[in-house]
Amino acid sequence: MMLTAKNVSYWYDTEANTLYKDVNLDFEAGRLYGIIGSSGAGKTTMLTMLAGLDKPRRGEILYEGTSLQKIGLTQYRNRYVSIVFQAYNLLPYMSALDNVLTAMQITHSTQDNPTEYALNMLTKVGIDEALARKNVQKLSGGQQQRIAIVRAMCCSAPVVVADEPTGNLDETNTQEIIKLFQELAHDQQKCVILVTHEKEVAASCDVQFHLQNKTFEEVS
Ligand SMILES: Nc1ncnc2c1ncn2[C@@H]1O[C@H](COP(=O)(O)OP(=O)(O)OP(=O)(O)O)[C@@H](O)[C@H]1O
Repeated sequence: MMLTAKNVSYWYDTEANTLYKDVNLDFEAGRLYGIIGSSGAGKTTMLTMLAGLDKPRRGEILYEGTSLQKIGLTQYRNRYVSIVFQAYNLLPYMSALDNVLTAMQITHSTQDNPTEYALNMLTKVGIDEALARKNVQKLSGGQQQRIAIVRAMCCSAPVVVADEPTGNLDETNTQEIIKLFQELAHDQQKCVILVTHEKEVAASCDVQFHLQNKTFEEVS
């Protein structure tokens, strides 16, 4: 198993307000997972723990059988996980292209022609070369979101987590992004985990975990 939540419990302020208790979830490589459930249930919180940005109050997250605590959260984030979060986004003052190239460099991408590859991936999500060379702060929220997804895709990290990745997107771009996430999971054999409100996105995942009444249930 690539990623496992083992007996995970989490609360923010006091244990009396526990979001969930003793949660067990398994995530394999090569599959696309959707976490769904009502607003405030704790979906983003679970994703945060799977991304190594926070740790469970009780229990642990394991990457290929080793706890993230043992790997080191920073080490785990740098080596094994790509994060697409709205509040954890692009490097400002850089172009879209440089954002993608920097991520490829950091993760030791082995692409022969990184610029061509990055531009090609950006074009797939509607960011042409002229846009790709602009400072990202001059682009719209939806454009930035698509660039963040491409950046995660161009990295060599085996785990990709994304929080509401299609939140800012119109129908056409949503379809395109779903296709790219499916390619990432099925062709590149990554373990891709999304939190989504959108039924269409959830339905495109291989596995859906529904967070309801403080428990995660697999729906098929
Ligand atoms: N830093 C924090 N401190 C205290 N409480 C928090 C904090 N972050 C989130 N919460 C609370 O924890 C609960 C779960 O939040 P979380 O963001 O994980 O839910 P969610 O299911 O992702 O919701 P949404 O779909 O609305 O994004 C919410 O009630 C939220 O108000």
